[in-house]
Amino acid sequence: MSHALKEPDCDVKDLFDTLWDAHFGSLLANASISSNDPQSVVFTREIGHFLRSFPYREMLNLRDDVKNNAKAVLLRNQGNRMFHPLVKRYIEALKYYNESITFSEKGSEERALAYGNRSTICLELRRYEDCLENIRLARESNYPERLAEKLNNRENYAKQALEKDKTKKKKINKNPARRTHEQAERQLKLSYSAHENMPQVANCLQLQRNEQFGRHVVTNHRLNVGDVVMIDKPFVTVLDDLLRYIRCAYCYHETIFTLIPCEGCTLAMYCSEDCLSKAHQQYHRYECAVIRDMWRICGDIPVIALRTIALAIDAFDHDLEALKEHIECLDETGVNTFTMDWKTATQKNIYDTVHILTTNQHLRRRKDLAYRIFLATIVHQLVMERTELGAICEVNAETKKLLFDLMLRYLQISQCNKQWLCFMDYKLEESLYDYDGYATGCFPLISMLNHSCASNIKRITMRDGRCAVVVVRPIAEGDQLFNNYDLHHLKHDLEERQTAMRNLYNFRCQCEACVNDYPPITELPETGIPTNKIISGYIIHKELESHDTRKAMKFMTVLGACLKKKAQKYPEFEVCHSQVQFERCFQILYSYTSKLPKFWEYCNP
Ligand SMILES: C[S@@+](CC[C@H](N)C(=O)[O-])C[C@H]1O[C@@H](n2cnc3c(N)ncnc32)[C@H](O)[C@@H]1O
Repeated sequence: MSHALKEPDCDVKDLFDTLWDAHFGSLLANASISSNDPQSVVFTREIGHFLRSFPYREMLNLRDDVKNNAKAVLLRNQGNRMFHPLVKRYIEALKYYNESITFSEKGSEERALAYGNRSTICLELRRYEDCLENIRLARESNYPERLAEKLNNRENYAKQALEKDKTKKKKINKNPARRTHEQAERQLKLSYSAHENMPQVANCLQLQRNEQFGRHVVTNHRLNVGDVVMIDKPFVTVLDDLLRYIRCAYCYHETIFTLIPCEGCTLAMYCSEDCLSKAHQQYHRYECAVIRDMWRICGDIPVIALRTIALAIDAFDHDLEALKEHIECLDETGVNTFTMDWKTATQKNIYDTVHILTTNQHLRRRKDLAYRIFLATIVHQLVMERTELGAICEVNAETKKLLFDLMLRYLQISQCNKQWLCFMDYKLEESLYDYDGYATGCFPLISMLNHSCASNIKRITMRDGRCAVVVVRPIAEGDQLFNNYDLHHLKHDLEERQTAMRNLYNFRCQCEACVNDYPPITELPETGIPTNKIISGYIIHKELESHDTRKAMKFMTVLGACLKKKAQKYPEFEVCHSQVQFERCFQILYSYTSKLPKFWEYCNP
């Protein structure tokens, strides 16, 4: 996404690396570590001490996020350029208008004009109800009297068009319930009976633990390609920053035409007052003043970490003392995601299952741990300075320490456990729909799955944001289910995968693809045997590009059968290729597909 006013890059990792070479490396090497003063405590003390007199705020360009009408005007003008009849890039224009709305002050003419311009685009794209909503918002924000006639004319036009539209729709759509019904039919369900205590997990799955894998999930009977064995709901998620002016920051619906802004920051937009108020109540009140800086300096990891803290505070009715007591008394070894009764679980119980996810702190190298502490110190300080948590902690040093400890812990948990939530987005460069992330987050149950570069399951994000675990390679009785941490041998080479697993997840990958050095898909030799006697894999690939759900349904069966029959031949080209297409069928059928490309009928992409 292009932004009119791009901010300078100021990466906290770059700053840390410079400081490590110049300062921390030798300082922390010489620091004395003891059983009373373990490494993390000593590093926290030394880094905290150093940062007290170091101008990191200036170096990272940290600053309050404030509304700015002048910037709102510049952004609106950028939108107008996209709206020009010779350009007609209306979706781009909408993004600029939305950004303009977030920067404008409440009740300002700048905001009213951006809403007014958004109503014009809605008219062009035949979104008459949205047009009227924008007109209402523009008036509510003191739309200037001198332009009122324009708005009135637009309103009359939209009302008449809406009436005509309704009559037309009544004639054409005799059975409006049919489409909704078809979609409802297309819901993923578990392929086996569920555990008594876990309605979202097939009862053949068990949680085990060993030296090599830590906690991991195995099956007590053979699983077939296409089986759905887990449907998990995330505890915490954050909207991808690139979609902040396209989707609601709370429910994530693609509501580009009618987003309304948070009045505290220039980043969060919502589809309704209801979502705005729920987000604010549950977590945004603790992140609003810092979220823009966090995204700028470090991406999603600190945002997920702070939101986890906020949701924990919310689970304890915003009583920090109660949260502190709970954590102090919590027997972490007693929390087991697989034995907990999910039917009666409260938010507090679910929070516990996230709190005990792996941090890998003991496996981190000195520099890595020092970096996490450096980041936690900066984010914690910002939260203390800018949010209501600062005032609470001022009178209670122990709560302040608790928040630092949680920040450090969740920064590490987010790193090792975060997963993408995905949708089908249209890629102009490739002229086809492809799977892309709209949010990241942590799942209590899916986090129990380990990685393989030749994984045997695929996570499919459902339209409601839950994730289904679908078997894509047969799994024998007693074998482990392996997820893929976005580094598959079909796309990434051995060196790249090994480095990423070591640096991001702190383990040496010894999966079959790494041990046997499986090649990427582009280098796999074709054997010439078609996936199916009648339809070759290549034709299926081409057909699925149409994104037609009926075709996806048909090919899913064909490909599933092929994958079952030829599993032993993995990683031959036909099998790998069929697996990719099989996964694509699920994505087409069960994940959300962006609605924005359908407007290209009226404008340029
Ligand atoms: C999402 S967690 C998976 C569950 C984890 N084993 C646990 O005990 O909580 C990710 C972490 O599990 C470990 N892990 C994942 N895949 C692994 C593998 N193939 N071999 C060894 N450890 C692995 C790494 O420590 C990684 O950071």
